[in-house]
Amino acid sequence: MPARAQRTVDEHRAEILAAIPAPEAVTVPLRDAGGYTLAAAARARVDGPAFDSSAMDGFAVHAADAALASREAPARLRVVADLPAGSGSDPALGPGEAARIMTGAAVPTDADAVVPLEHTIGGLDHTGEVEIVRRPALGANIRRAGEDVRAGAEILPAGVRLGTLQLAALASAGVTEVEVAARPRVAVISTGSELAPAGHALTRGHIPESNVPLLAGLAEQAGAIVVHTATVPDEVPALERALAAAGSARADVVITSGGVGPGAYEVVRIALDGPLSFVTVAMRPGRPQGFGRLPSGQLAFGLPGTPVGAAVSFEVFVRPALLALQGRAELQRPVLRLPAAVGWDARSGFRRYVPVAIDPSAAWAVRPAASDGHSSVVLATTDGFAVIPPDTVVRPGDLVDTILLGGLL
Ligand SMILES: Nc1nc2c(c(=O)[nH]1)N[C@H]1C(S)=C(S)[C@@H](COP(=O)(O)OP(=O)(O)OC[C@H]3O[C@@H](n4cnc5c(N)ncnc54)[C@H](O)[C@@H]3O)O[C@H]1N2
Ligand code: MOO
Repeated sequence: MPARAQRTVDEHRAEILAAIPAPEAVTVPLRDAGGYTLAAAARARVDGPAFDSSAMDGFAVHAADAALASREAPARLRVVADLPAGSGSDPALGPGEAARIMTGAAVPTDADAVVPLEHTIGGLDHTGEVEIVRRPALGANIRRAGEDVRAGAEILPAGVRLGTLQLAALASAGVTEVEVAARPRVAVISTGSELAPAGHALTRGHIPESNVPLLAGLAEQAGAIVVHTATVPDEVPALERALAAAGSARADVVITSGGVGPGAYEVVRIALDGPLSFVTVAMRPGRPQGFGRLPSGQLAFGLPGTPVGAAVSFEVFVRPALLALQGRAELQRPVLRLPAAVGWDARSGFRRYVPVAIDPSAAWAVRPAASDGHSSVVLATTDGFAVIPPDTVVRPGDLVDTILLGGLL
């Protein structure tokens, strides 16, 4: 077997990112835009507030009419209009006149202050009069048109993911549709003659398949649409049929798991050597990696089959690529320096990515999620991956770089 190229994590990721094409922009209604990444800056369509609006339930007045008002000597004003929120009317207010007004209603053009209910007596009944017991400052309790944001102002730059808070902010700025990057279409193919997909009986030599739900779910969390999944045995024709089906499903990206090791039945490496380069990355898990472009044009990742290795490989290589395909400004998750709750020996000659549980009630201390880092069930309690430099023994209390996964937040 030819010697394989050795490279660092950063070198491999840089090669992947260099192959990522510019995102394709599409326009979608704001109500459907959750999870998409903005392809262009989103700007306010309207002033916020759109009109001078009342910040209090109370009375819109001429401030001068109540300039001497006090509890001992209230100013007495005639209530000539009633302005619930949503009212379109703009009543004229002569000297000595006030309008009852609710929070969020447009302040009459003639008024220059709103007196809150707490500083008034009466006015809610039908006497037609209200007493002001504290003098309002000029402009009091009026939120001026455009005070928060002006029409045309940038609310969010290109490259930002639209979460719920961002969608609400855009809605409040009158935005009804946004230009976003198309979601990458992803196919996930797991390989291994030992794999029994959910619902299939387990016979000797077979194990439950878990990388399809793992990688498909992670791809969706990274903003992709999963258009095809398959589990195939270690046979080249079966893999080729699955790749053809991924092509028919118009996948942009194909992610395979397994079949990249040095063994005898390494179906992905056998079938795709050439279009993909198979390399060894100085990391554990996730050492063997395949990446390239299939003859049909799709970007393809050949990830190792061990479920923890597949999860780490996705995090380190595939997720940044999927985000780059969406033009995302930030391709990395937050890396926190967190204290180790326990010591552990991470010596291996490679950078280690250790699945860790994080304890938010103990200074966010990290501990390996399981004693055996390769068992897939460690993923059940994994909150992050500690990134441990080569040949490191971690002692209790040491600060370790930890990639924070989404689950705790
Ligand atoms: N002689 C050597 N053997 C191995 C080496 C090596 O350098 N020399 N490297 C090891 C490393 S590191 C890795 S990683 C694996 C890479 O192997 P593959 O990517 O070909 O993975 P498989 O052999 O197909 O599977 C490995 C392991 O994971 C289980 N698996 C695979 N796919 C799934 C799935 N979809 N769901 C659940 N579990 C899965 C599989 O049953 C194996 O136990 O090679 C090492 N060997
Ligand atoms: O690279 Mo393998 O994923 O170390 O276990």
